[in-house]
Amino acid sequence: MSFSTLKNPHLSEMKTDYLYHLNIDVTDTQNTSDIQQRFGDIKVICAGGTAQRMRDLAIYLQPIFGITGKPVDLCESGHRYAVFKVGQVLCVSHGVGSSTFSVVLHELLKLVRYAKCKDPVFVRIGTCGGLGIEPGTVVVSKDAYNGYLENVHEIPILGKRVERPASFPQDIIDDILKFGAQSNDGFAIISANTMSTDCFYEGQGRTDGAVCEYTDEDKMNFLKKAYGKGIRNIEMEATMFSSLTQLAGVKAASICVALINRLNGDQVSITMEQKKEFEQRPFVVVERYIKHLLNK
Ligand SMILES: O=P(O)(O)O[C@H]1O[C@H](CO)[C@@H](O)[C@H]1O
Ligand SMILES: O=c1cc[nH]c(=O)[nH]1
Repeated sequence: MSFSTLKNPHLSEMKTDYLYHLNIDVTDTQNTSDIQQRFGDIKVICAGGTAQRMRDLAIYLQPIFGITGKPVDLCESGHRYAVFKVGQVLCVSHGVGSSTFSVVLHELLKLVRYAKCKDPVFVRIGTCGGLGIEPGTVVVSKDAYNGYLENVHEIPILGKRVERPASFPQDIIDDILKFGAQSNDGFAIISANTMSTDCFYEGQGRTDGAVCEYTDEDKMNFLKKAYGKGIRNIEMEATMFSSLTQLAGVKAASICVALINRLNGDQVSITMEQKKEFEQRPFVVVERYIKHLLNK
């Protein structure tokens, strides 16, 4: 695969490239054999908010590859994101929101190109607020809506508002539901639209932030409008994630577990044990999906 697939003509003119936030130096963009050796076998890149969750996921996936031991953070020296390689899977933390995720996503997209990975799939493994669904439900995102309830990713570029399509490929959604879910899992898994916001509080219509200038009624009207657009979960990355991966020509999916039902309240008040159990649910789904990909 060449860099032309990345839709950035400037890259082919760069002799070296420093993936700053990962602290990975590409010393010769024409000869990336060292990067290929380290990362060329990667088939799936899992990304999620916290380093701890991504470490737990790496440990959870180890048996697929017959690996044991403590996962090593390959990018610890970058002091930003945690990156664990387990067999053909990379587990990467991305922080809270599209701005932190987009930084590491740009660098990961370049990394898989330099490494000449074959058809890598990017999967976000996250948490979310649910909309009219039971807490603990796992949502595989379809169309991603921004905080204006528009099915686009809006981003200022060179002083202009740029809008990009924000949907996840249906074939990957179908495969995740077909191979990742089992009827005896003890939790529901659905495919639905997702709203992504840049703010956890006002952006998601909460009334429990430090500032709030609307009424409970305004909030409920907004949430119901979102529900009417087929939105069943709210998080903070899906619009950016779906649009950037689509533009970069790679397949992607978002699998998130709902921590609360936002039609019933704003505070995430589940216990840490419950949260840990919920966070494992997307692990169960993605592990089976990864096995399916590896057996293809
Ligand atoms: O659980 P993670 O992956 O961090 O994702 C969700 O949780 C964060 C907010 O608490 C946001 O990043 C949101 O998208
Ligand atoms: O309500 C929620 C819960 C988790 N993550 C979010 O972005 N919103």
